[in-house]
Amino acid sequence: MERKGDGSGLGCSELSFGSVFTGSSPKLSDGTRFTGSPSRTGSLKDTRNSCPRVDVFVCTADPTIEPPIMVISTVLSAMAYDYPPEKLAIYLSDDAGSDLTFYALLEASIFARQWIPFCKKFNVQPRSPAAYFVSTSPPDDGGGQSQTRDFLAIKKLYREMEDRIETATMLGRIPEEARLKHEGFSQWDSYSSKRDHDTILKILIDSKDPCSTDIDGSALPTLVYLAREKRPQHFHNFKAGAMNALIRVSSKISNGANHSQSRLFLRVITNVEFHGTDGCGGPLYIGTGCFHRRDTLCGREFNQDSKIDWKKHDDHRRQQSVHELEAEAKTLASCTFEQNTQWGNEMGLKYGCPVEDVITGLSIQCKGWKSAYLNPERKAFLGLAPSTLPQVLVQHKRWSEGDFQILLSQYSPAWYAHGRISLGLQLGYCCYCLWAPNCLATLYYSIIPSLCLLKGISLFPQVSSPWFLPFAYVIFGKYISSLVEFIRADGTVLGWWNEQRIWLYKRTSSYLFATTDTILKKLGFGDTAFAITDKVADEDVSERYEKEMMEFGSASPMFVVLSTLAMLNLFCLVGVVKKVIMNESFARLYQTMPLQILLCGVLVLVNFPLYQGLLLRKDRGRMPTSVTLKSSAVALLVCAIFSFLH
Ligand SMILES: O=c1ccn([C@@H]2O[C@H](COP(=O)(O)OP(=O)(O)O[C@H]3O[C@H](CO)[C@@H](O)[C@H](O)[C@H]3O)[C@@H](O)[C@H]2O)c(=O)[nH]1
Repeated sequence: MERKGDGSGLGCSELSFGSVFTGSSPKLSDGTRFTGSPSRTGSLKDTRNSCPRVDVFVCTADPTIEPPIMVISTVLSAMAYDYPPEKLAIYLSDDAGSDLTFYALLEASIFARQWIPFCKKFNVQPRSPAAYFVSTSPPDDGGGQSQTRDFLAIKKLYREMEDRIETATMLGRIPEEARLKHEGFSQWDSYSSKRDHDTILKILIDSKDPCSTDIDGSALPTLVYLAREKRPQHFHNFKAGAMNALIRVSSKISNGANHSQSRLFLRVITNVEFHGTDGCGGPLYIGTGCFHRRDTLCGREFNQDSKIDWKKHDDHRRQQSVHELEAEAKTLASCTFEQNTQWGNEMGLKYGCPVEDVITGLSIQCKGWKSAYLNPERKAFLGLAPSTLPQVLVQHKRWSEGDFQILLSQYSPAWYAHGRISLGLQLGYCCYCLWAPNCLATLYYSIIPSLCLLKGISLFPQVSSPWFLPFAYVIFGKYISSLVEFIRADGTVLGWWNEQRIWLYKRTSSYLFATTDTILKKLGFGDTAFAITDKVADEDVSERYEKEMMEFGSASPMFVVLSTLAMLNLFCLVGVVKKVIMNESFARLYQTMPLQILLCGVLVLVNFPLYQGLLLRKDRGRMPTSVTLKSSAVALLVCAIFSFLH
């Protein structure tokens, strides 16, 4: 006989889901105030004079998980922008201070002399050589013999460069010949470790130098390597610290009005949610794929005089030699430079938050600046998204933890931003900031209804009750609208279904750990950390990725939580099926607990790859046996305790 359950947990969960849903309402607004793109506003050649200077920042912090060859492909793609080279400067910040990355950048500065004219001549897409040579085969005769010849020649050059860099990376040592040839390597003479070294700075290409030209004699963009000073006694503030050093150093060298950073692509967030927030004052700054005016990052308030006449501001003359300039710029990246200054607080990217980008963007918008969303057909930025489940979960833990910290910080979108930005944008920020605590509602829905189903306790209204309708409406409405959003963002139904899986996994593991860590930090336990997203995968991991197999492989605590939830739902479903077979009529069960049956069934379906990993797979990507044992034992225990208590 079924019993009525206590609705307070359900009510809190609904409230929590409702608050996130309300927060996501800005996406319904029809944004896109800014539709212009270089291709629509005429050729860049015509508008050359009015183009602002642009400084592009590329960050790296570990040559093992961000391999130098990958880093320089990003650099080369930015160098090959269809943009006046004398107005473009590319900066590579290397927080590992690795001579291997420097060596790769040196190689890139030489390869760029051939790559940039090749890109311009044949309008190459994409302009990252690594991506281009993987996705493009030699042009057929339609391109003409010269194109085929040039393609094969540049590909050969690229492969040779790739070989040299990969060999050096594998050996962990720079070829002696290269070391002797370039004075830049002498800066590593005093290097002790990645956490203890002087500032290393080298202008590898100076666009003002008439000798810095490509093979066609055209100017090349400026290219700079920077490893800011690191000392064990000075906290380095992760990416925010690196970015602030770059902002200061670049202001000395090229003083580009705008900055951008490369990487990353998030389908629904960028295509749907940012499109919506654009109508409420502009999308969030998510650290990548954005351009900024330099003064917005330097803490300036917006006022009527903030409008820039780009032509006037373009005049960046320089008296010093490159060596003098390097020496002067080095002091700006020293550990002590920021002492007793507003850097990291009122100036530059903010410190102390694992999502330095979002908190900085919020404070910029609170100072009256607006951002604009531009999503041209030809993507301005393409990046690398994590390809394995552990990478996704670690990345989302950092993001959701950082966003939750912002909610509780002095810059909270809930109170600090009130009156400073539009209500729609405030809600938009809150939606992301509530990701982490929302795990509690998701956990409730993943555990309690299934356990109650096992015990015959009805939580939701019966099919015959008029209250059934709002629940059914919300559930179906939510899923249909998310499917439509996904398809609108060029996704597929299968992609959407996989997204639902990842949605559940993130919420029940990353967000749970993020919530716990945030609360512990608030209570004074633990420090802020920045777990860098791994950008490489072993060969067999990549093979499984190609076969669309989910990667587990490690006994991480997040996997224990996910597996326990999956096993618990499986046990509950098996228990119900057993009950139906033994004595109950399915029709009666369905009449009284349809939503619980549906929920438990869907959870089991969603968790299918987990059951495969826990029970069926034999490859190295399977779940470790210890996780299978732990999760099954805990799930059984919870079912037993619940049955005993009720
Ligand atoms: O001490 C550090 C730590 C990280 N980084 C660099 O920061 C970048 C972003 O780190 P990553 O681990 O790749 O983070 P993602 O989650 O992939 O990046 C997104 O989320 C971050 C905020 O969490 C933003 O800073 C990024 O711009 C945005 O792309 C990488 O290039 C790192 O090399 C540093 O330069 N120094």
